[in-house]
Amino acid sequence: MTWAEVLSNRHIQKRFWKLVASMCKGHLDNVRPLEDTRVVQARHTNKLSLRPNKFSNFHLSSICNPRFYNFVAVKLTIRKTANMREFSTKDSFVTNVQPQLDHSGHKITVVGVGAAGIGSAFSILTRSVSNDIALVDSAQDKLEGEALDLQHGSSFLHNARIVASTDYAVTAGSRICVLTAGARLKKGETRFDLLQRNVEIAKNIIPQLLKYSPDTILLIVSNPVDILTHIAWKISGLPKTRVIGSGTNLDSSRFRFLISQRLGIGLSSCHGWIIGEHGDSSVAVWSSVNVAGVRLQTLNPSFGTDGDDEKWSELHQKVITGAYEVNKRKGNTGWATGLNVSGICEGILKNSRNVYAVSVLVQGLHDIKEEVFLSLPAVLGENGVTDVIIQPLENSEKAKLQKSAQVLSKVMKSVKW
Ligand SMILES: NC(=O)C1=CN([C@@H]2O[C@H](COP(=O)(O)OP(=O)(O)OC[C@H]3O[C@@H](n4cnc5c(N)ncnc54)[C@H](O)[C@@H]3O)[C@@H](O)[C@H]2O)C=CC1
Ligand SMILES: CC(=O)C(=O)O
Repeated sequence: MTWAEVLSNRHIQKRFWKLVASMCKGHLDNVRPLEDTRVVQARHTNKLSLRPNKFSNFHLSSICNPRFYNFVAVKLTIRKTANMREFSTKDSFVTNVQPQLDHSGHKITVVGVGAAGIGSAFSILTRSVSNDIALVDSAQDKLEGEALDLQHGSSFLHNARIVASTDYAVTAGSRICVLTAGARLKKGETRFDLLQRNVEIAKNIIPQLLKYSPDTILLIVSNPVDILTHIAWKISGLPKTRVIGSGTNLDSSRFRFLISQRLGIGLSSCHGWIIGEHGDSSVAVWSSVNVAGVRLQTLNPSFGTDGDDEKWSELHQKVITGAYEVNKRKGNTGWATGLNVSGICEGILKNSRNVYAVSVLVQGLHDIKEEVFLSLPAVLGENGVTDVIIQPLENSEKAKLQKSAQVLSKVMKSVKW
């Protein structure tokens, strides 16, 4: 078929120029066939492609597939105009039909790519909590290394989008911002020893996060987590329901693990809660420890007390020292922390309304008078904390919880912020 025959056929003409016009829209002011246009190829496709030629003009190859004719390919030259962008391989097969959105709607920022932060990012990605992650750290090389390492593995994930920068602009549009930046526990230190250093860091980071994600939910992990959550709430001006500390959710996991080990029953069937401070004054709610609704305390009235021959109370002691023991051996608790963070994020992003032991403002609950953040079981949804569960605590448990609140209130009063 000659070029003249091709162009004289109205069916082909209509289809061809429609394709040319849609492809060249906004880029070309003149599209015309050259005299020497000829059949170049026959393929089973009707895709259009633009390719630069050596004369910096652009050749348009089109394969028309009219119903009543053989496959015909034509080639023509298009004059380049001033506003024409450079054509790339991408342009030869991708046709943009509207601007892309930058935000996925489930973006999570993790600030701090130390053990806790990168453990969180890894867990969020591998558990498919979100595939849209922004990482920030002040240590540029470490940040770039961690980001590249994750990006290189992302073909094993589900279309992960991992961005990283020391510039907080990269965090824009985050549904959740996780704060794990700061000093970590060294041998012999308690979480309170990190206080003033981490307060300074949080003061610097939180306004930058809010600048780019004003409606975000802040999930504080850096220690001492209850105090930093309180400070984050004050600095951010966010509603109390949108500032959450990871709290004793990890302690509760440690507790359940230990109960499960001791009973030889699967962890997800062993229920137990640690509430109060994420630290030395935490409270084990022995009265509600149960398996299949069987409260262990009804079988052993001294369960969890100092007078218990079976010494179940040692489990709580192991929870308190758990982080110190792991830190002593490997310097961080990154995996457990990461799994904990991803679980909490999942509850929020998926609007699960599951219950987590997280640090929330508890003034007025369980007769706590002080304005403090500490952990109670709380229902999480996509707008943050929706409900707090008031467990029917025994008097001794309630007294310990109130003591924990006093400890935190005293520390809070000592903070310079
Ligand atoms: N609440 C919890 O359950 C847990 C809390 N943590 C706490 O999380 C924090 C981090 O712990 P790790 O990751 O083990 O420590 P790490 O030392 O491995 O990482 C800390 C990261 O923060 C970065 N950083 C420091 N200042 C920064 C700033 N101004 N801006 C941005 N990035 C900054 C550092 O460059 C480093 O990459 C500690 O405070 C630790 O105690 C850790 C595990 C569990
Ligand atoms: C470090 C810390 O707070 C934890 O692993 O519990």
